Formats: sequence, C-alpha cells, structure tokens
Amino acid sequence: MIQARNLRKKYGGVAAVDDLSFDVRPGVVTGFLGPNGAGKSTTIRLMLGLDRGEGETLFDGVPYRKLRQPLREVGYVSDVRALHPGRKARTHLRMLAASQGISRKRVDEVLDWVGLTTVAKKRPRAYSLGMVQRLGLAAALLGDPRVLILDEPANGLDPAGIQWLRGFLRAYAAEGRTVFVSSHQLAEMSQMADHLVVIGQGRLIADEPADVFAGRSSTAGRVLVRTPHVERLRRLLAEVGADVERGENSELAVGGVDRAIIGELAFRNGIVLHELTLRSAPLEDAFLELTAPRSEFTARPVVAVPSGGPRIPAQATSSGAADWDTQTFDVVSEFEQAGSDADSASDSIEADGAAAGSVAGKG
Ligand SMILES: Nc1ncnc2c1ncn2[C@@H]1O[C@H](COP(=O)(O)OP(=O)(O)OP(=O)(O)O)[C@@H](O)[C@H]1O
Repeated sequence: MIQARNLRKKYGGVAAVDDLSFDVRPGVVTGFLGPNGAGKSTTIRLMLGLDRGEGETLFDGVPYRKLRQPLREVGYVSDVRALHPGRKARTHLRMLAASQGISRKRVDEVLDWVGLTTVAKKRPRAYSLGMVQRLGLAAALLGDPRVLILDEPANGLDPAGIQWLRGFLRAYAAEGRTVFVSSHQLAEMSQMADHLVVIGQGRLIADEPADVFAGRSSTAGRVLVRTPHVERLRRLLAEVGADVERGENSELAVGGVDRAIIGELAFRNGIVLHELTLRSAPLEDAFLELTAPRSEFTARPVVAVPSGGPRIPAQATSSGAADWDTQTFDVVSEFEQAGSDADSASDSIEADGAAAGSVAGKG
C-alpha cells in the first residue's frame, strides 16, 4: 500500500504538484493519468524522494529513504540511459543487483522475461526506446518488489509489447502486489488499469475505479445515430423522452433510450439509419472533459488540410478532442497555455507525437 499525502512542488513559483494526496492499493493496477505536463513524473519523483518538495509518501508505512533494501521493496527506474549510457545492459543490471545482494541468475531471469536476452550484451545507447523501456522494467523487477512504480512504461513499445506489458502488470498485481503506472495514453490505461488517479495541473481530479471514472463522461452510454433524416428522427426521439443532441452533419447523440428502441422508432417511421452504435470510448471522453480545463498545453486540431493550408477550428474542445483515439491530426504551430492568452510558436507536430511528450527513457 502506498500513501501519498499533501505532495507539493513548485518550479519558478509555479505549482507542478499542488497538494496531492492519494492511496495506491495492492492487488489492482492503479493508473496515474494526466495530460502532458500535468505533474505525473514530478509526483513520482516526490514519492521516491528524488525531488525536493513538500508532503510525505509511505510504502507500507515507511518512507522510501528509510527502506532497508529499496530494490526489493519498490521497483522503479527513472532513466536507464542516464544511469550509465556506455555500460552493457547485462553489466548494468548485474551492478544494480550486486548493490542489493541480488543474484546474477535473477538478472538473466528478468532479461528473459522482458525479451532482452539476445541483446543483453549491447549498450543501452544502441537500444530503441522500446528496448530501453524493457530494460527499465527489467531493472525495476530485479528485487522481485512488492511495489512497482512505472513512469510511462508503454512508450516506445510496439502493440505486441504493450499487450505483453498489460498482461504482465495484471498478473503482477493479481499476486497481491501494488502496481502504479503513469500514462497519458487513455486507450492503453482503459485496458490496463482497474483504478485511476487522475491529475491535471498538479491537482487531483479523480481517484476512483476506472469504470466509475468512465461513467462520469457525459457521453457514457450514449448512442451515436447517423441518418439522412436527422431532424425528423430528432423530433421523434424527443417525443419519446430521449435526451438528444445534434452532432456534426447527420449525427445525433442519444441518451436515455435503448438502441433497440431507436432502431424500431426509425423503422416504423421509414427512417433510414446509417449508423447506430454505443459510444465506445467513454474513458477518453471522461478524461478529456475533466482534464481539459487543466491541460497545461492545448493544441488545436486541424480538421482538414486543403491545398491552401490547414483549416483551424476556433478551439479544440473536449468533444472535438474526443476523436483523438481514432484519428491522427496535424496540429498547428500554435500551443495555447490554458488559462492564458499568451501564444507561443512551435513547430507543426502530430497530435500523437504531442501526446507522447518527453518520455524517452522513462520507466
Ligand atoms: N526540472 C524542471 N524545471 C522546471 N520545470 C519543470 C521541471 N520538471 C518539470 N517541470 C514542469 O512541471 C510541470 C509538470 O511536469 P511533469 O514532467 O511532472 O509532467 P508529466 O505529467 O510527467 O508530463 P508528461 O506526460 O509530458 O511527461 C510541467 O509544467 C513541467 O514543465
């Protein structure tokens, strides 16, 4: 069990972590979710005493600095490349292991688990980001710790790697261990985490089971309907008491009635339906709705790229941004600091890239 209490950290007078308190329980995977710059890495560093700040974090009642054998109790590696970029991966792990009385056999075991045996004699600086992440995980697992803390461990992993990581973390937690994993990747978290601690601008936004969090979305349980007779169907649905919102073009977002009722109503009235689907990404919607006002940086998605250049909507709203999981947008060369009108120029990047942020070597 981890108990984080009143964590605070300021950089240049600005709060990166602002009075953050939460518990991380054993037996489940707890996701630590927040947009870029929300303060996830800073929080983790504060928890482990790697950064100076206020507050206290206890691991089964003991602060990290007082743990007798930290590697055996809390598995965490900040930046494998930074530790010693020139050292071979296996040597690096062996030295870490020796410092805590952990056997060489265990080093080979964890290298095998994470799939790095064949490249164990290479230096991490020659590794891809995905391989660095695996090495970080291997280091964190060395001491067979009761608590595992991973900062953006899935960054750089390919889909097979992510699937493996997900299965691994779930199995690790199922053994009654405590698993705390940070990410800004919502789709990934929705499949990985049972419980979520969500932050924005260093403050706690939610601390609850992932399904409860997803249910907070205004789109949770809503049905997306596409029809060429959008206004007629809207009126008919309103007459049966449905909560209907018009979306773009020929779309309706319908709440309060079952899909079957919508289909039958349309059929009885000779209305053609092109789509009738339950909204499938409520976690994304909940996250974007709740964190949007607290995102440090908000990018404007480009909805179309005509020959004359990008067309920019007035503002990237939470509903517009909810499509990020299905589409890759180009993002214009303008970031907006939330809560301020000051624009700062930056290069054009992809939304996926923006979300990936500064993650190299974390984990
Ligand atoms: N060493 C530092 N000096 C100054 N400001 C910093 C420093 N480290 C972090 N910050 C600022 O603190 C805030 C939180 O950063 P942090 O890296 O903890 O966020 P994060 O949620 O981990 O972001 P990301 O998902 O992009 O990695 C940001 O505004 C960041 O710019």
